[in-house]
Amino acid sequence: MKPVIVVHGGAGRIFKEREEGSRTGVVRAALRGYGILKEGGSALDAVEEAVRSMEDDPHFNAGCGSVLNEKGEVEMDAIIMDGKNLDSGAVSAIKCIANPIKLARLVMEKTKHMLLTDRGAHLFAQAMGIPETPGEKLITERSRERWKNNLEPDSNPQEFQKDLGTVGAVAIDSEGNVACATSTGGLSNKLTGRVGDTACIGSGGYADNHSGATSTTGHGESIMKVVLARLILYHMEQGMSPEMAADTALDYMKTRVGGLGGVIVVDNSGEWAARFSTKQMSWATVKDDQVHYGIYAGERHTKSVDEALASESEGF
Ligand SMILES: NC(=O)C[C@H](N)C(=O)O
Repeated sequence: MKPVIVVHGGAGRIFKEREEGSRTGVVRAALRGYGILKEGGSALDAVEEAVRSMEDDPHFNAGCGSVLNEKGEVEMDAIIMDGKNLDSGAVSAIKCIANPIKLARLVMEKTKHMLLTDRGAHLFAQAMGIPETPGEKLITERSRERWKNNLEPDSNPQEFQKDLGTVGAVAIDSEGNVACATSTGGLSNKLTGRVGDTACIGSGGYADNHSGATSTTGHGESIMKVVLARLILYHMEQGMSPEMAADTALDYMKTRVGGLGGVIVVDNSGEWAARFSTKQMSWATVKDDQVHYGIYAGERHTKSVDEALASESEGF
């Protein structure tokens, strides 16, 4: 099986001045994950690495750069899933750690549970020896600014739905195993303790070797209402291509509950899709040593992996 990785850096609105950074960030993440797959590594390791790279990149709403809750704090959700045996691990409302995706993987591998939240997740992180990162270090100037603006009495609540830079990855490895990973700071000015779609299996992501893997982004409450990730795989099980399944499910979410979002999908033969109903979604994929990436509907650039690695080492 030829390995494939697809990543997203969130569906929503990407301001002009942040477009280049978002493109660079998704391409870098896809290259990191693909590097692992090319060496014979697992889909699980590849998606974790790709997501970790975007958690460390302040351009995205995950890890450092996460949006803030009503109290001005970072509270994050993350999920990872192994399509081989349907094992999954997730954390929600977690504070003060740099890479929630790492903790989600530890939940999957070191506990009998699938989702740890808030204080329990924090205690588990301590028990696993994960260093605490002061909350302040995860906050960027931009997320603090936005949080403050949203507190203004005349702020537009619709703004909460925009600029949603959740990150995610799906992959298939040389053995035909699929995996997904998703990580987010959630929605700006959300209530303390709000758990979004990202931490919920079937909503923020799903992976099953029998069909494929998907990771979602967008308005979390809408995604949860339609269980978007599992819905896409259901359509694929009924014979739809990844692209058709993604479009059908996104269309259903829009017409049924008025929610917008984006998804990445890979099926168990390596066919992939990156689709969105928002204005933009940053995405990148690597297959057959070719990198494809874009932000706007219909935008698709292509480079060889060697070319992309060379421009990355020159700082793009
Ligand atoms: N940025 C996002 O995609 C937001 C995420 N789905 C949430 O609602 O938490």
